Amino acid sequence: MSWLFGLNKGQPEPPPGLPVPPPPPPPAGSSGGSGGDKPKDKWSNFDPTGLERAAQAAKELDKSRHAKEALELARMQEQSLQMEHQTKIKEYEAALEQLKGDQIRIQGEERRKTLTEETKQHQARAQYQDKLARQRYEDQLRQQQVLNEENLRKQEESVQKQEAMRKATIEHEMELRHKNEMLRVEAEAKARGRVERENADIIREQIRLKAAEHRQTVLETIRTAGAVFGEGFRAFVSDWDKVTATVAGLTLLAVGVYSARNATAVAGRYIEARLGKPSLVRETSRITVAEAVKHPIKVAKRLTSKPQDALEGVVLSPTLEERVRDIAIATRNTRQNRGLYRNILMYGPPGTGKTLFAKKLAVHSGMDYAIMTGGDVAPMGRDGVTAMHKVFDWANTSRRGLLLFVDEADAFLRKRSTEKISEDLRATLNAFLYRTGEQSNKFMLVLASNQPEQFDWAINDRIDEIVNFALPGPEERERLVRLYFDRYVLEPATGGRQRLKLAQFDYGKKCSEIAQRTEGMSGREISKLGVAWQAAAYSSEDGVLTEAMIDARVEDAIRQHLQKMDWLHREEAAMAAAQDGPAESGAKMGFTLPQEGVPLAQEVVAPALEGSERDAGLLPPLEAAPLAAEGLSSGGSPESKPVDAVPQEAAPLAQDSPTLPAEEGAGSGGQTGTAPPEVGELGSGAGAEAALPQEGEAKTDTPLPKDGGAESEVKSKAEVPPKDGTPV
Ligand SMILES: Nc1ncnc2c1ncn2[C@@H]1O[C@H](COP(=O)(O)OP(=O)(O)OP(=O)(O)O)[C@@H](O)[C@H]1O
Repeated sequence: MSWLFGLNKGQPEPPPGLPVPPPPPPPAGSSGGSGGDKPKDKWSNFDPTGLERAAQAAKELDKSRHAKEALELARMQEQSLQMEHQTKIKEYEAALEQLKGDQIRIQGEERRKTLTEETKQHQARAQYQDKLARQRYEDQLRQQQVLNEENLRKQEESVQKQEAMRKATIEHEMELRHKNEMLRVEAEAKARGRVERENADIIREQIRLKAAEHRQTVLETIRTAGAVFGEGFRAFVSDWDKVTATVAGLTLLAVGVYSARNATAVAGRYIEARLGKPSLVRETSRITVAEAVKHPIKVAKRLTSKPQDALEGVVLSPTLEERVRDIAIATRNTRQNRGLYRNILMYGPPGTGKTLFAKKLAVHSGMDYAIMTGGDVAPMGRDGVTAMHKVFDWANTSRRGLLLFVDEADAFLRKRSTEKISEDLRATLNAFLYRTGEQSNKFMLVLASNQPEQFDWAINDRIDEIVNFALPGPEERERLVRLYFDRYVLEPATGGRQRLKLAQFDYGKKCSEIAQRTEGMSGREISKLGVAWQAAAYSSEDGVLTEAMIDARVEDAIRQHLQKMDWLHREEAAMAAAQDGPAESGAKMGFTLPQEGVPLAQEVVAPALEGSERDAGLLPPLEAAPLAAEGLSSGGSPESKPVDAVPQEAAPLAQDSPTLPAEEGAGSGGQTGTAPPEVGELGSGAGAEAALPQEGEAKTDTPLPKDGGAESEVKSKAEVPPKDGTPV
């Protein structure tokens, strides 16, 4: 009904059927201002026009036929208004409640802050009190300490006083005692002197009696012994049988002692020769008594072991492999047929497998082996001769045949004509030559050297085969790398018992790559590389060998190898400077560095020399090319083309002198195809370029290929020691 009184201006319009009352005119009092000057009572603002309009509207409503609906509508509007008011009231109440809650929370916050503040203050107070208590306690302690020190000082003073008193007392006591002692000794001495003076006569008489009695006893003893011995001797001399028996007995005793001593010495020497290892022999597979006692199982195993492949674990170039296999087979057959062994010279750079092959050769052929090193001979001085004889005596007692391997043979088998060699060494060398003059069916001589050109000519003469162990080529290097990778890395890694593990990468490819990079390295260097990989794995934290670790070791090895090569080149240069001949200095090393192009003077040397050329692929195997029959074996090889240029006259010359194989080759010299050299003049056969010096030392200026090694052979064979008187 409010719209009737003009209160709800914003309310919806009244229903359309109802007449809209005109707006009431403003009250008279209110026109022209609020009339605010006058005092207003409670009803001063009341607008009666509203009532009038209401009455008017009520009347009209009564008359209207929609009066009922209008009333209903008005009632409903009133209800919705009331509900809105209710809602607002509720909202106000909710806001009130929230305000109360906020207030409570703020109060709680305030209380907590207050509490925290109080706690802090309490703590500060407690700390301060604690600090005060500590200070108090420290003060007390300090006072206590001062008191204690004072007490201690007093105690020490009192102890010192007591000590001083005791000391004084003891000193006084000692003094008194000393005085008493002195008095007593004085009294005793006086008394003893008086007694002795009184008894002097009696004592003198006693001494005299004792001496007389002793003299009497001694005289009696001598007399009795003389009588007894005299009687015995007289009886012995007068009895001829007894004299004869005594003399015979003594003689027999002397003979027995003498012969026993000599027999013992002879037996000792015999046992030593058969069983004991000579001092010059460093290592042997022969079983000594001591070893049999010490390691019976090992010895039994060795006795029952079967011969192995001669080249097992030895990596060589195919040509060399074929050659050494031939040697191994020949040696084995020689042993089985009790034939005469052939002597072998193996030369080449260090670590190329000479010793390794020699051992394998002995094991393969079923022979015993003994390794001695040339360096041990010189220090023996004049005992060298005896030691050398001992070695050969011992070698001759071997039932299985002995392969006597002399490592670094050039150390003592050098030219006797040089002045550097001592008298003792020369005598030892002579003993060696004496014992090796004949071919033996008891022992086989295998010499190894890095500088074979230093050998005495007579040694060269005793050699039947010369084998050059060159540095491994790319393929051999790859085989070596694979062999040692397998042995030192793969086997321990797959064996599972060791700590070593291997990271994942392409092993084959890595081995090939390493083989490429390790150019110029020897077999020993490559085997050491394998050991280095293993060590790297063991020293790593997890025991895993990675590709990077392998590469690092390879880098290291290459660097070290280059360093060694650098030293070697410097040494060569120094030698060349000293000898004023660069080519010669190269030849001295026996494994001289590459020099291009010029063909080998194979024709200079004998069949014994062919070994190296064959190793280098220059000549066919020895057996395939009997020199004397074919004149010049070197002619068969493709690389030995220059031999074609050898004059045909050389062949008959070679055939003419079958007993001098070395000279045959020499005779076949004349590489340039000029005049044929005369038979027997080795010097002239040493190649056209290698004009011999007056002393008979062939000097070749011809640069030779590195791997051939023939350069050194040319030199060694061409070196005819003029003073030796060796027939050439
Ligand atoms: N051709 C190879 N095949 C396999 N292993 C090799 C070969 N050459 C060298 N080695 C390895 O190097 C090691 C040393 O080799 P070896 O003692 O035979 O050399 P060497 O030629 O006698 O050297 P040196 O002249 O210094 O005495 C061998 O034990 C082996 O592990």
